[in-house]
Amino acid sequence: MSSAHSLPNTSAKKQSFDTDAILHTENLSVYYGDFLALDNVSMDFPRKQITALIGPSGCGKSTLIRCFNRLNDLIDTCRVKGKVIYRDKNLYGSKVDPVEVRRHIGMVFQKPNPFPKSIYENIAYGARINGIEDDMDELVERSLQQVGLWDEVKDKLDSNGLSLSGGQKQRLCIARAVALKPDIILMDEPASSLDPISTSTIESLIQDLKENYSIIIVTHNMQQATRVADYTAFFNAEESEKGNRYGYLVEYDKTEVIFNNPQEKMTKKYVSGRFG
Ligand SMILES: Nc1ncnc2c1ncn2[C@@H]1O[C@H](COP(=O)(O)OP(=O)(O)OP(=O)(O)O)[C@@H](O)[C@H]1O
Repeated sequence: MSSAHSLPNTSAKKQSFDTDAILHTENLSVYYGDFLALDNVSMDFPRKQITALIGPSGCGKSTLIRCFNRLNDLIDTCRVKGKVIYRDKNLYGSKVDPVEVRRHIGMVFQKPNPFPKSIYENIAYGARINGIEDDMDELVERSLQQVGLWDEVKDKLDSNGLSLSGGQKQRLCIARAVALKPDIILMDEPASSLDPISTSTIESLIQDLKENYSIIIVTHNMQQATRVADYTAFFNAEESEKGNRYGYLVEYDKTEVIFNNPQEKMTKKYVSGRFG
């Protein structure tokens, strides 16, 4: 199926930032069966920066980040066209091992999903099966330190990860991701199921993690994007002549530009809450 949509403005076209990119997409389109979910996205993600993806429900934000660690492979009907370039390689090239990709590009989901194992094993198990041979006690402590959870759990490392509070579970999942020493951490609405205090803890954690990782975060919360993200990409969904409602990139820039001086009327409407 070909798209009836052409990019509405130059700012949505491929844009390079000063910081060198850790990941970029080239004409990336994603289909579920015949349904075009995301149309022709070309963008760079800067290294060791936080990039937020915002936009109305169904515009393809989750679909896009799931391309970055080949998670869409698990959906039978999903088909990806175009390229996702990481370390000079197309992640959709024929010789690429999706398991290896997920080692370098980790993911944290909306609902915290620790393994039903001890806090210790939540870190150590994933590391072991991914071939990490570090001293496990050290790795567990370091990873939990990185997410600010060590002091809270150091005396109960044998307790089940599922016994933690929602915010602690999410930090445990982030610790599990950082234990694999990824380059990039993808976060799909990581705080949307949490209370305001846990949300604020996760937001400061995301900012701390920027020192070591490149972060791409999907959020519905525009204040959250303004608080944490260096760059923001605004996506919208539009109906094609054939009645296919597909997502596309409208505008991508520094967060302060997207929220204070967007170039596109549509972005302005969305960020000021006058959308639809
Ligand atoms: N597994 C799937 N099979 C078929 N269609 C899907 C699947 N996952 C998503 N879609 C469709 O693809 C489009 C984009 O969905 P996606 O979840 O990526 O959007 P989103 O912007 O992340 O939405 P939300 O903000 O509500 O999470 C939607 O029309 C959705 O119905």
